[in-house]
Amino acid sequence: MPDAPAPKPASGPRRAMERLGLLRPIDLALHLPLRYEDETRLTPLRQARHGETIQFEGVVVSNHIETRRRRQLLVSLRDDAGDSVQLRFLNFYPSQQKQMAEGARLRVRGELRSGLFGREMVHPQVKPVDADTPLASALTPVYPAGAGLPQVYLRKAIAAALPRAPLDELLPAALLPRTLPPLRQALEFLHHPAPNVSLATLEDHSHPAWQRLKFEELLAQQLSQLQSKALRAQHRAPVLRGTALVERLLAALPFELTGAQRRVGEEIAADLASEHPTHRLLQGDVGSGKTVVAALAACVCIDAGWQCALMAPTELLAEQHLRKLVGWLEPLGVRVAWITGSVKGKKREALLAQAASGEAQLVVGTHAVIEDKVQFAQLGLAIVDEQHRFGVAQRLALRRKLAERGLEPHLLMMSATPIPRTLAMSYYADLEVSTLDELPPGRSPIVTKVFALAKRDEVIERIAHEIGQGKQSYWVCPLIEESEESDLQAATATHAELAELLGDDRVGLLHGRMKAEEKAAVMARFSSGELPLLVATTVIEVGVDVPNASLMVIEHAERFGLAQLHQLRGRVGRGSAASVCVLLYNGPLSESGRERLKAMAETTDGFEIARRDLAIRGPGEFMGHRQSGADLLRFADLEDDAPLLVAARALAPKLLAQHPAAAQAHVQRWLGGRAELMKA
Ligand SMILES: Nc1ncnc2c1ncn2[C@@H]1O[C@H](COP(=O)(O)OP(=O)(O)OP(=O)(O)O)[C@@H](O)[C@H]1O
Repeated sequence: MPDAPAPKPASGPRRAMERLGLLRPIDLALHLPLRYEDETRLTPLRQARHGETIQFEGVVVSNHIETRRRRQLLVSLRDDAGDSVQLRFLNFYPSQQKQMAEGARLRVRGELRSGLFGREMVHPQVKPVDADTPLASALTPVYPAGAGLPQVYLRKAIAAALPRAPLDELLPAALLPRTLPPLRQALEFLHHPAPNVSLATLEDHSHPAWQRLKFEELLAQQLSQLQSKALRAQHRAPVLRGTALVERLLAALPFELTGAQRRVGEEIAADLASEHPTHRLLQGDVGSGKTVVAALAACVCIDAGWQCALMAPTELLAEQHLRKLVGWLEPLGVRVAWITGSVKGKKREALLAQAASGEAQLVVGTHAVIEDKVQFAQLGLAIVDEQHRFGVAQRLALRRKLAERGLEPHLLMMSATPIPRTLAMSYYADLEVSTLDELPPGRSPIVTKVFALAKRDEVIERIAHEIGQGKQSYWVCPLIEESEESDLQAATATHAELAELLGDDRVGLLHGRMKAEEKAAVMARFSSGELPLLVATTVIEVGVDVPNASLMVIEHAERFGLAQLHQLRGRVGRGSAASVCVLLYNGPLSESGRERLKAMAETTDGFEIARRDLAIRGPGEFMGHRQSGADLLRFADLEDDAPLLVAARALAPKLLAQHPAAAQAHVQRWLGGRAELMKA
């Protein structure tokens, strides 16, 4: 018997649909219109932009054939608001000219352009109307589609898929907010809206049908995070309790803790005493004193006889933590080990052995510390700075560290990018969140000034003056990945220029290409006050702490993101001296560039900065690296849909408790394979 013919590979529009991931009926059902074409919508001319295709109605005020350059019919039309446009026809029939006689009322559809003699439309569609001709009403969906996928084809495919898509109601109606329609009805409506619906509510996604869809998605996200938290509650962690070392550290510190530090310290101590692994996010503005809180947590863990690991995303940052922690903890007899990629050979082996035997009580390093090679005798607590870069894979690796003993370490993540409450609620439904909302006393606010690059020489004079007064300054040069080489040259050139002006031995240079020891040596000279000026690339972005530095210049500030500018600026204003941050920009500025610099000039509050950043960029981009949570949201917007998020957050635990099967089916339908990502 001949073989059955192989299925024909998809071609043409079907291929194009597959490329968009539109494979199953449910995929098509969830492929929603970008906008709708409204055959009935009339746009007053004064509201239309050039390049836009519009429909309007007007009365012919003149009509003549021009023959000077080429033969063409020119018809001038005025709309009801008194605005005019010229219609131009290069080929025309005499009957057309008659149809568009002076005084005739026409409905015209075409692209508005800016012509030689003002606004014009070339070869528009024209229909004569009586003032009372009813407009045919229908909203035609316009879908996102790539090349080779005609709208008509896609519309047909979606219409055919809708009845077959599994859209049965999974959620008990009694638990749903009453304003939301059933899911199937909502989707049918979004694909084929009733003609009398307000287009605005459809297009700004505030219509109840849209709300239902966003609610579904937010609920799935909440459920999945709660499930991962519940899973953690089934795991066991070492119970860490200890106060003696904490008390000794507090007695040795040169300052009193702030109220916020004390409160957060207690929250963390309560976590550590739990027999289940806790994941907590410690967020606090730049300079709010997170490191000492981390040190206190480490003390509890070490006092209880367990090891603690502290990890930072870069060596420079890890090194900064190390210096502080060694300064605080070694005098108390704590044994600290330093493990990074640049520690090699015999020394590295010795340190690895100390971690493996338990001799090292605190291990500080980059994220390399949780790589499989570093073994711990008994890791009780992992502290991770800048959690955005601590992804799912790392969390899983951490879990494996103690797996053979059936125990999982506690995890404390620190972030200097505080995020607004609504975002935190959604993003971190699986985490506990502590916030340091108080700065240590005695800080003077930072004054931020924005200048055009033309003022550069004046700024340099100002620096020379500050140096004369015994103050320290940073000069930050941008580093952009695509052209690292040339940016590096810029930093080196700026360094040479300033060194020549101010003295060779007074200006340091710090950039990413330097060896770790070289970087550490320059930092040490700057920290000790020996170097009054440090020219640096963004390697100093996070964690660098030199309280005596009181002036920062950021060159080409327009190239930086808002959160990054705030981080950089946070390197000054850490002592009691009044500090200044100068943002030098090279215009002309883009809209968002101007917004960013304005925000920096107007506020130093990290939460406000985060809010503005969100407004400028939107949450997807804002959260960047984390692979779960908001990145997975297709329909909902965490800021705009905060009320829905609150409702979803309230419903999720009820659903899990009362209807676990429905909850599971819901997560599966919405997240499918992606649910795994969120479990970590
Ligand atoms: N309660 C306090 N009183 C006075 N100074 C404090 C207090 N807590 C911390 N400091 C000091 O404030 C400075 C900033 O602290 P730390 O480096 O921990 O901030 P941070 O929150 O990690 O900031 P960043 O995220 O910007 O690095 C340090 O010099 C630290 O010693």
